[in-house]
Amino acid sequence: MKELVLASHNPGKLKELQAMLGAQVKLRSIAEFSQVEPEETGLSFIENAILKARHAAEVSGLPALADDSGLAVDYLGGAPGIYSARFAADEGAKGDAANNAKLLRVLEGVPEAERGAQFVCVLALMRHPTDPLPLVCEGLWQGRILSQAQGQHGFGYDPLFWLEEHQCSSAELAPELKNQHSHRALAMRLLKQRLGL
Ligand SMILES: O=c1nc[nH]c2c1ncn2[C@H]1C[C@H](O)[C@@H](COP(=O)(O)OP(=O)(O)OP(=O)(O)O)O1
Ligand SMILES: [Mg+2]
Repeated sequence: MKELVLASHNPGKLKELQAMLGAQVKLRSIAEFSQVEPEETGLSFIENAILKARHAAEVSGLPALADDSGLAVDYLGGAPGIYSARFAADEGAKGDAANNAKLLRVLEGVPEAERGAQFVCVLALMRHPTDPLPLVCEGLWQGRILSQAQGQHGFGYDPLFWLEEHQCSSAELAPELKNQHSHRALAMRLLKQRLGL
C-alpha cells in the first residue's frame, strides 16, 4: 500500500481525502511528525498548498499531499479566499464558529441574488521536499451563502453554503455526496487521474 503524509492539521480534510482515495493509499497525518504549522505566506492557493506539502515532505521523509482551500464570495470580491481560515482573526477570534459569524454579519441585508460564492480547493503533491514539479490540481464548487447556518455534517463554512443542485447546505448533504461533488472531490479526481489511480 502506498503511503502519503497529509500536510494538514484539519481533521475534516483528512477524513474527506482518505475517503476519496480509498484503500489503495494510506494518508498519514502530519501530526505524527510535527506540531509546527508552517505560516501560510503565499499569495495564492497554489503557493500555500506547495509550501505546506514541502514542509510535510521535509519533516516526514514521505511524499506529501497538501490541501489549500477556501471560500470566495462574489459580493466580497472573492474574499475571504486564501484567508478563509483566518477570516475573523482581525477581531481576535479564530475557528469555524467565529468565521461563520463574521461572514453572516458582513453579508447582512445582502439579497439572495448577490450572495453567490465558490469553494476553491488546490491539492499539491510533492514526491520529496525538493520536487521541482509538484502535481497541482484544482476544483471549484458553486453555491450561495445562506442567511443562517443549517446542517451538522462537514466543517468550516459548510453550514452556510447552499447548493442549488441539491437544495440543501453542504453541511446537510450526506458525506458520501459531498465527497463526490465538492471542490475537494473535483481536485482529487484530477489528481487520481494524473497518478493513474
Ligand atoms: O469543504 C469545505 N467545507 C467548508 N469549509 C471549507 C471547506 N474547504 C475549505 N473550507 C474552509 C475552512 C477554512 O476556513 C478554509 C481552509 O483553510 P486552509 O488553510 O486550507 O485549511 P486549514 O487551516 O483548516 O488546515 P491546514 O492549512 O492545516 O490544511 O476554508
Ligand atoms: Mg491553514
